[in-house]
Amino acid sequence: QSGSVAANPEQYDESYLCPVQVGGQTLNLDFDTGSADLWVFSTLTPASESTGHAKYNPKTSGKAKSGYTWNISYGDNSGASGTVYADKVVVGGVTATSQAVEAATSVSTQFMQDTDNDGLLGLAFSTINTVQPQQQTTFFDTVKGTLAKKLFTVDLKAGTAGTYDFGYIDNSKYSGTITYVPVKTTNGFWEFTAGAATANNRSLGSVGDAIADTGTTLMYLPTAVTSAYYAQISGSTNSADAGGYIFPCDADVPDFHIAIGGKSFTVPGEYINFTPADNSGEQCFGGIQPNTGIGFTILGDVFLKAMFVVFDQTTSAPRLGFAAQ
Ligand SMILES: O=C(Nc1ccc(Cl)cn1)C(=O)N1CCCC1
Repeated sequence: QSGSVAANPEQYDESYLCPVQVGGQTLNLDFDTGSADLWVFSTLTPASESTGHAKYNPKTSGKAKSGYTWNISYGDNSGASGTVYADKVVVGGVTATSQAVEAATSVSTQFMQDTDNDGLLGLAFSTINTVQPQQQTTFFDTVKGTLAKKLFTVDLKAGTAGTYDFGYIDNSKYSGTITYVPVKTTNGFWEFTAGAATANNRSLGSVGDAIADTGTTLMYLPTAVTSAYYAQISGSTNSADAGGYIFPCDADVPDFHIAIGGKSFTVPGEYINFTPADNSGEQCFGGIQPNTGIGFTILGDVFLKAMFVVFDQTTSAPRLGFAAQ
């Protein structure tokens, strides 16, 4: 089988939500290549934490996995926890007849407040799934044996709907050729080595170990690369108050170029002029921030929305394919 689902941007492209049928109920989920749990708001989630969200009701067709629990936390210190059911999950026509559906019994305030978000669908490697006592597979791992090709592609866009495709590559969605790089799976991420970064034809240094993460909004780069980038924007400053680099919204924000697999890819400066940093709209928050405390580079949505990316498990050695949109 194969299929395609829309990825609808939230305000400021903060995250992208995709309609998914869970036990016959449609929920809008945040597809996240940086985690491996499929969890949903549910009838088990306290009403005080779930008003405004679509909820999964396991009563209709869910089979409880007795004694199974899950508990996840993300890089932004949001998180959720709960219990586990097996149920039918359909994404863009691709059907998992018995998928582990993690029903939330508790969610953090960030999830409580984003009423457009009804849960997450993890697309990292199942080795980092949090279900105990028995780890569960991601939707992709559950269905990959039934897909025409064991791969999915990500085509996020700035300010408009993109797509996640499963089982095939749509050659109309990218320009030029796809450059493939090997993936290191030991941390459970789609992890690879990126190369030189430049802006305004000046070297910013090497990016190095990086993950392709649709669940993270921004790009978190090595501190040396980040400071070299902002040195090119007059009036930029790393503001503890704002929580990162900000600059005048009318500044000239240079394009960011990154080498992957020996090819150069461009993130337009306008994607890096991310959001107003305050109510006056005078200062804007940067789409590139330092990866302090993370230990690797995260290439999140600001990067991905300039790219067409193939998450490929067609062979025993997973790989990532990158092309310009
Ligand atoms: O928080 C995340 N990433 C993240 C955020 C900040 C920093 Cl420094 C690093 N990573 C993330 O992937 N998610 C997924 C769903 C909700 C948030």
